[in-house]
Amino acid sequence: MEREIMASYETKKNCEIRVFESSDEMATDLAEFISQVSEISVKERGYFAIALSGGPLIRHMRKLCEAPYNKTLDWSKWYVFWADERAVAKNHIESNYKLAKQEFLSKVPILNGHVYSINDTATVEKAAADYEFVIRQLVKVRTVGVSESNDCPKFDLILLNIGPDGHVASLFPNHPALELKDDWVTYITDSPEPPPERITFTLPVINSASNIAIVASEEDKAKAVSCAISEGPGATSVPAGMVQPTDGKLVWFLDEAAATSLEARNDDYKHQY
Ligand SMILES: O=C1O[C@H](COP(=O)(O)O)[C@@H](O)[C@H](O)[C@H]1O
Repeated sequence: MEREIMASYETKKNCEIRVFESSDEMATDLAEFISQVSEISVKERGYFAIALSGGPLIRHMRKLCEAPYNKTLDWSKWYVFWADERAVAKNHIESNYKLAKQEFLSKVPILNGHVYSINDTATVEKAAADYEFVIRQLVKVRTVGVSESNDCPKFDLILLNIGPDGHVASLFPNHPALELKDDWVTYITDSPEPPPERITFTLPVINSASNIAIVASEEDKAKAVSCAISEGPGATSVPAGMVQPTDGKLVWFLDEAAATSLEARNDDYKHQY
């Protein structure tokens, strides 16, 4: 598959940044990346455990629904999870599941029984606890891998967006959920973006993944991207900057607009948090 990466460089350990001239080229490379991780995981473990987010990410995954991937990927080995979900009904316009179902899951032959959506009928507290329980069972049978360093689940791939405020999944700047060390899945009731109630993977789970991709297009993400990638003190208050795989790889997929502030100093920006 031909790839048109404008620039690709490594910053922190195990972190690669790929910048593309357009979001279309970014989507092409993202599909190839996901396909490669899927093939390697199936070959090495027999399964591919992938966690999705909502937002623009699903649109950026669109090329997986096209040739050659729709025919060549071993979809029967895919196990799909969510890095975060909004506490709304599955048919609600704000549901991350609904978006993924409409734009991705309904277009590829992933088995219904391999799609682990978050309970939309329980309270957020119970839904988070139930989701963690389900993941614990799947870790026991190794459908989801396990991290050797901390016993966390080791997803083969976690796909994240970055919000304009630097949030990833439903981990928002300065929120106490960022501090959680022992929980795998937690809930919040005070999201700064609607809806207020959400369920989310915690940082230890995200950072234990074998592969993490953070995908961003458009200029409204540029400052958050720059802040998260910079190694300056500002990065510590940006949730996306706290995504640092313990024993895996992080790849940023950026279009040119989202990468515009990368070279700029971001000392001023950190004061916005
Ligand atoms: O609320 C959410 O939003 C983010 C994406 O933020 P956006 O500002 O790029 O729309 C998404 O990653 C997350 O899964 C979703 O719940």
